[in-house]
Amino acid sequence: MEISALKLSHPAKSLNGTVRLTGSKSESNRALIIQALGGGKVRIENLSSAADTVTLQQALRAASGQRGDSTQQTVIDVGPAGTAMRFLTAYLAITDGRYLLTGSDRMKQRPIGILVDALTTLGADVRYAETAGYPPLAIQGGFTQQTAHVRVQGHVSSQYLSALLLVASSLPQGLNLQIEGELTSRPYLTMTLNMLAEAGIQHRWEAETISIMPQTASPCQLTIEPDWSAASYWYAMVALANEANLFLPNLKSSSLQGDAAIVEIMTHFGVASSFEDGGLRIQKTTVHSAKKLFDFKECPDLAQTVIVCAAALKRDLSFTGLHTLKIKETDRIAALQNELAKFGVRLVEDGAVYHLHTEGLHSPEQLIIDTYEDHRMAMAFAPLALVFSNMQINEPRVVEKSYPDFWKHLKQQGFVIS
Ligand SMILES: O=C(O)C1=C[C@@H](OP(=O)(O)O)[C@@H](O)[C@H](O)C1
Ligand SMILES: C=C(OP(=O)(O)O)C(=O)O
Repeated sequence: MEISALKLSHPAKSLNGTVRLTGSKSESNRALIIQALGGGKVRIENLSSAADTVTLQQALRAASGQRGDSTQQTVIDVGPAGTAMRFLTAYLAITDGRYLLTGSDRMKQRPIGILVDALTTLGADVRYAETAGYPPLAIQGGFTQQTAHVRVQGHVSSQYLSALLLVASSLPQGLNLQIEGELTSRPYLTMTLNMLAEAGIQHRWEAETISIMPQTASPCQLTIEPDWSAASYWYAMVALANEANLFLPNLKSSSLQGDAAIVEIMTHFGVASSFEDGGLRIQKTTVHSAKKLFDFKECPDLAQTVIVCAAALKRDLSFTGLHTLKIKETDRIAALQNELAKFGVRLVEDGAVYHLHTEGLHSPEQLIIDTYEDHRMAMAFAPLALVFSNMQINEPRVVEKSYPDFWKHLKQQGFVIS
């Protein structure tokens, strides 16, 4: 039977021990594409158990089973997996075969026109099967490259750029990708380039243009670091617990993941980090911070964690860099506003800045959180069980998208879940 809600509490309000996080979803999904194009030379260590990664792996298998067969259309459904959708669009466009690439109802509302336009400029045959600008896509894979030059807007999603860069070295003329306008989520782009470099694929980045020549991967092993976005929920729990000392194995001080920014951010919420042999220790400390404005342009997936944590700590902070949140798994701004309101907190939009107003913060008799098919809604609100006594999370299985063991790990840390 599907569990449609769970009740959550933490009587002891202290956390102690070790939490083994799964591998980074972002690194894993890049590694899978690099491996698929790497001619058997790329090994992957510590692949994520995230549903989005499993989905991408299965899709790549389905595509390799069909390669070269243009008589049959292979239907690939990525469900809610955004990076899988974007990376596969570019991958299938260069892979012989006929494909219909589709996803969840929400995926059909997440824009992809910027990527499709760029691929079309290169010469690819990618068409909209339903609505212009959105999945599903009908892809006739394999094409004669028309040009190596594309201009791509950077402010909507960095995933379009990563998708193109991941396939660039397999294009007969390579790729000169000119980024137009502001670039959002920059660390994800540098993660792509760094992982390509680990596989021996070189690039040049001059002014606004990134160039990758045709080249093949070198034999390599890509070792996936644990997921820093997943770690962020443990930081929030440490901030909200009465006492906390947790060890997160295998996280490193120098990470490819921009969400390692949680280390600095959480110093302002009373969480101290120390890198030890074999991992990261996080501990509760006292807060001394006058910082009032936090920017999430480079780490949008941390926004929900930090905003919910700030709300519970009654901190009237302001936030910028949230412009991409409306086109992710759900409209995350609206979802946050609705759920924060259930305990009296308002998140108010003021142009590009959002202000948290906590003067109405109260402990409701029962706090029932809706999750909007968004894993990060469930995981960002779960730490509130350390603060509110009667809490319920609806549709808890959403966490599987990036962190399938989330609820199991919470139980191991003394949360009572029924
Ligand atoms: O490339 C990636 O792995 C990701 C990039 C980010 O998206 P945007 O570039 O759309 O902000 C991030 O929010 C997403 O969870 C993963
Ligand atoms: C936005 C996210 O994922 P995606 O875009 O890959 O669906 C996320 O994991 O928060």
